[in-house]
Amino acid sequence: MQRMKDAAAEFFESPIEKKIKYAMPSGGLEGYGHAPVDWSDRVNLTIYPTRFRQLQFWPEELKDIIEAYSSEIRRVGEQLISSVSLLLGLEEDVLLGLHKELCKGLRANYYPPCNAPENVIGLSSHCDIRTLIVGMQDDTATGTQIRYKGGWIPIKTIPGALLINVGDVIEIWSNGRYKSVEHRVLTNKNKRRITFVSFLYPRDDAEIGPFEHLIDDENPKMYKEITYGEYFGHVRDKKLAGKTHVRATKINEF
Ligand SMILES: O=C(O)CCC(=O)C(=O)O
Ligand SMILES: [Fe+2]
Repeated sequence: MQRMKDAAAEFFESPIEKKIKYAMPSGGLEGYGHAPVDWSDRVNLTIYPTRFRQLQFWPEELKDIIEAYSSEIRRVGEQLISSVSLLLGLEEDVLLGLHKELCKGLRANYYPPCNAPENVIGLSSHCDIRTLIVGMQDDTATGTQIRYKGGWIPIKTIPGALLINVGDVIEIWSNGRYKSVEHRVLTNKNKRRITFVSFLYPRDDAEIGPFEHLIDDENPKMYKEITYGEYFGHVRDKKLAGKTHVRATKINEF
C-alpha cells in the first residue's frame, strides 16, 4: 500500500511533459487527465480482465506496483462480493457468477492544495456506478465525505485501512435494500491529497435487475432489468450529480 502511495505521489508531482505522455484522449476513459469540472487530477485505468488493458496509458514507473496492488485488491473484492451474496440470501458464488467476469478499474486521484477550499470542490457529489468500490484514503489529509441523513460525514484518515463503498449495481440487485453511497470530496488549503479507488463491476453483457425473492407487496420492484453495458452507456456522459445515475433504471423514470 505504501509503495503505491509513494509511486503515485512521485508521478503526480512530476513535470507535465512526463504526465502528458499518458494523457486521456478527448472522449476517452483511460489515462491521465482532470476531473471534468473539479479540483483534481487523476489516472484512470482498466486492470481486469487483462485483455481490456490499454497499456499505453500505464505510467512506466507505476506498472509493477499497480499489478501487485490490483491483484491483492481483487482478492479482497471477491471476498466482499461473496459476502454480499450471502447477505442477500444467495449462495456465496452467485453474485460473482452474475458478473460473468469480475472487471476492475483503478483510479488514482490527486487533489492539489487549493487557495479557496470553501468555494472549490475536489470532486462533486456522486454515486459510483459499479458493484463495490475499494478505496485507499490519504494517511494525513481528509476530504472525502459521505451523505447521511441529509448531512455530510467526513471519512477519517486511518492509515492502512480500506474504505468500502456500495455501488449502484448492488442497489439495483438488492431492489434498494442496500443503497449506493453518495459521496463527494472537499479540497484542503495547505495539503495535497492522494486517494486510490478500485472499482469492481460486471462485464457489459451481465444482466442486472432486482432479485425476485427481494420483491414482495411491501417491497415492490424498484428497478428495471438492464445489461451492465446499457447502464454504463446511460450514465457515462452525464455530469456527476448526487443519486441521479441509479434513477436511470428506476421503474417509470427510464
Ligand atoms: O478520492 C476519494 O476519496 C473519492 C474519489 C471518488 O469518489 C471517485 O474517484 O469516484
Ligand atoms: Fe466515487
